[in-house]
Amino acid sequence: MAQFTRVSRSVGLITLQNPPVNALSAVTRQGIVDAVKSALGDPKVKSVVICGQNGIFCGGADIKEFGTNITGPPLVPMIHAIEASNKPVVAAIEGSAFGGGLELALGCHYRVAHSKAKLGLTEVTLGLLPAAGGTQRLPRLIGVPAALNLITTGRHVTAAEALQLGIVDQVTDHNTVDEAVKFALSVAGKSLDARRISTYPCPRPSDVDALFEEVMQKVRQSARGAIAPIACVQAVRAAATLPYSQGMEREQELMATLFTSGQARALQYCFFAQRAVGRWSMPSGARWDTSKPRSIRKAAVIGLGTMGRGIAVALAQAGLSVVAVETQEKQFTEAKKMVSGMMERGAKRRGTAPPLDKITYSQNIQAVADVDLVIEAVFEDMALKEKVFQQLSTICKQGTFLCTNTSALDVDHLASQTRNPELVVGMHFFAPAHVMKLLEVVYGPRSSPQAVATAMQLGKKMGKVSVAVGNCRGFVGNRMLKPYLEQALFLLEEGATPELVDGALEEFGFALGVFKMSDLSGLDVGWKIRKGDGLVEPGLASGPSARIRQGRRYSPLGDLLCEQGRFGQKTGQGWYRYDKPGSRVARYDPWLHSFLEEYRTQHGIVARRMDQQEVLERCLYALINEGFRILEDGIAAGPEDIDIIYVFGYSWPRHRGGPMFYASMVGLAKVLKRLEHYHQAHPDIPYMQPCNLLRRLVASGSPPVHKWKEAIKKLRSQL
Ligand SMILES: CC(C)(COP(=O)(O)OP(=O)(O)OC[C@H]1O[C@@H](n2cnc3c(N)ncnc32)[C@H](O)[C@@H]1OP(=O)(O)O)[C@@H](O)C(=O)NCCC(=O)NCCSC(=O)/C=C/CCCCCCCCCCCCC(=O)O
Repeated sequence: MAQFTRVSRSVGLITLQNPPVNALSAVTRQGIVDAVKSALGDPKVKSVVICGQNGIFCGGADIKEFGTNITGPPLVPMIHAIEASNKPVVAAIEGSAFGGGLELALGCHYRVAHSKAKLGLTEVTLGLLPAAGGTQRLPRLIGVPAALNLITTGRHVTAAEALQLGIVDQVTDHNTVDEAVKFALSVAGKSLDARRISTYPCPRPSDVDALFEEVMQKVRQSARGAIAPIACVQAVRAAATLPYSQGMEREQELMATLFTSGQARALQYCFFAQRAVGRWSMPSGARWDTSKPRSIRKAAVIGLGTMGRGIAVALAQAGLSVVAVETQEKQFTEAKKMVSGMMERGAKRRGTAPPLDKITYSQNIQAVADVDLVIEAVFEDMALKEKVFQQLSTICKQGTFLCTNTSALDVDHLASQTRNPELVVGMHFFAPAHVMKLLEVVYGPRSSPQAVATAMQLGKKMGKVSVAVGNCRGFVGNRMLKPYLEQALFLLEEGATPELVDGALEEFGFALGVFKMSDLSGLDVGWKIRKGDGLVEPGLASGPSARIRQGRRYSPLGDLLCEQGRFGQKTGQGWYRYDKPGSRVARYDPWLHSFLEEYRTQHGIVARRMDQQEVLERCLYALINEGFRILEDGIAAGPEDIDIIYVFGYSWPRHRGGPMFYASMVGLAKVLKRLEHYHQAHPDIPYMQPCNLLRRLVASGSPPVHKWKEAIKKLRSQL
C-alpha cells in the first residue's frame, strides 16, 4: 500500500509501504493512485514527495505478480498521471530505485537521492525491458548512448554517477526525505513545463543508423542468445526516432513479446532461486533458520597456488584478517607479489585502498594457531591433504573450523583425520576464486549445522552465492560435468568435430563449448584424475575392448592428446591450435582432424553425420540425468541448488534458467524419452540410463520445477 500524509504544512508525503522492498504490487499501485489523487485534490498541498518506507525507495514491479493474472491499476497511466500533475512531485530515493521503481522516479519532476542509493533499469536481467516508460524517458533525460548502456546491461549506478549523468537533481548525505521535503518546498508554485521528461525532445545522435547498428552488434555478441537486450535496443531506437507516444506503443509491443517468453520465466526463476539457495537444509533436518553461524574475524589459507591466492584476496577484501601460509620458498615469494598485485588492481577498480595490511604471510603452518577458520587449498592430492588436516587438528585452537577447498575429494575422509570432524566442511571455490561468484559448501555426514552455517555466512560476506551440498565425488557441479564431458568425447569418436560440438553448445548460450573450455582449463587436469582412477592405459590400442574401461564405454581421446603434450591453451595445442602457448584464439587444427580419422579407422568406427540437436541432447540430457540422480541421492536439496551452481559456476546461460529448469521447459516426458532412445542406442553408457526419479516425476504428471522438492519428498515417503 501507500500512505498519504501532509508534512511541513504544504507538502504531501506519499510513502510506499510494501515490505521488504516496496515492490509495486497491485495493492501498492492502487495505494499510489489514491494517494496522488488525495495530494492533488488537497488545496493545502503545494508540492508532493514520494518515498519508500524502511530506507528503500522501490524494488520495481512485483516480480511475483508476473505470470499471474495481473490486476490493479497499470503502471504506465499511473506514472503519466504523476508527470502530468500541476504540483511538483519529488522522488526521495534511498536504498534502491530499480526497474519500475526508477521509472516511477523518472515520472516525478525532480529526484533527490541519498549518497548511498543505487539506481538502475534492471528489467533486462529479468528478461524484460523498462516498459513503464523507462526506454522512452531515460534517453530523453541522459542521451541515447548512456541510456543504451544502462538499459541493455541493467547495471546499478551509484547516486554520484546518477548525478553526473543527470538522472538525479541532488545527492544528500542527510535524511533523504527531509531533504526532499525542503526541495519540494523550494519548488512549490514553479512552472513544471521544463520538468516533464516525456515532453523533452530525444537528443538525436548524428548517425542514428550507424550507432544502433554498432550497438546491436555488440549486444548480440554479449547476449549469447538472450532476447531482452536486443528488444531494449529496439525500444531505445524508437525513442530516438519516433515521437514519444509512438515510442511508448513500441515499448509496449516489445514488452508483450518478452513478457510471456520462456527466457523471462527462466531469468525470473534464477532471481528467486539465487535467494532460495540461502535457505539451505541438510538431510538431517538442520536448516539455515535454526543453525547459528559463528562470527569469523581471523582466517587462514594453507597453500598459495592459484586457488589459495584468490581465496586469500577474497577473504581480505571481505574485511577479515588473513594468515596466508605457503611452505615452499619459491611459491611463497611469488605468491606474496601476486596477491598484493591482485588486491591493488581490485582496489583500483573499486576506487578504494587495497587491504594489504589484512594479510600476514608465513612459511610455517604453526602460524594458524589462533585463527577462527582455516581454508586448506593445497594441491589436489588426498595424501597431502590428509597430512595437512592431521597437522591442523593439533595446531589450531579449540573450535577452529577446518575447511577444504577441494573440487572432488571426500570431505568426510578428511574430517576423519581430525579430532573434531564436526568442524570440517568443504568450501569449493571456482577459479579465479576472488572473482567467481559460486561457492559450493560441502557438508559430510559428521559436519555440524554450525560449521555449515558459518561457511555459508562467510561465503556471503565474501560476496559469493553459496550453495550447501552433500558429500560425493565431484559434489554437484563436477559430478554432473563428468557425463557431459564423456558424451562430448563419444560424439567425436562417432563422427563429430570439436567445432560442431562447441558450435552447438555456444549457440545454446554457453560462453565456451566443451572443447574450448577444456583447452582453457588444461587437458592435463582430467588426465591426472583419470590416471588416479586407474582409467588411463598408455598407447593407442585398437579393437573395441580398448574403449571399454571398468566395464563401461570409455574414450581415451583426451589421454592420447595428453600423451602428445597437447594440454590446451598453455601448450598452444589441444582440441584446437593456438598461435603460441597461452594464446586464447582457438583455431581449426588439421592435425586434430587427421588424428580423429586415424583413431576411428584404428577402432573400426565409421564416422556418421550428426546434427546439433543430437549434440545438445546427448551432452545436456546426460548432465541433466545426473542432476536427477543428485536430487534422488539427496546431495542437493532442490533443483534451484543445481541450477544456481550451473549458472554461477559453469556458465550455463542464465536465460535458460539452469539445467533442471531447462529440463522442465523441454518437458520431463521428452527428456525421458530421448534418454531412453540414447540408452538403447548406447547401452554401454550407464549415464544415459534414465534415472528413477525422472521416471517417477514423469509418472506423477511432470510437476513444474517449483514443486519438485515437494514431489521428491512425497516420492521418498512412499518408498
Ligand atoms: C536490491 C534489492 C531490491 C534488495 O536486495 P536485498 O536487500 O539483498 O534483498 P533480497 O534478498 O534481494 O530481497 C528481499 C526479498 O524481496 C524479494 N524481492 C526483491 N525485489 C522484488 C520485486 N521487485 N518483486 C517481488 N519480490 C522482490 C526477494 O525475492 C526476497 O524475497 P525472497 O527471499 O525471495 O522470499 C533486490 O531484491 C533486487 O535487486 N530486486 C530486484 C530489483 C529489480 O530488478 N526490479 C525490477 C523488477 S521488473 C520491473 O520493475 C518492470 C517494470 C516494467 C513494467 C512492468 C509492467 C508489468 C506488466 C506489463 C504486462 C505487459 C505485457 C502484456 C502481455 C499481454 O499483452 O498479454
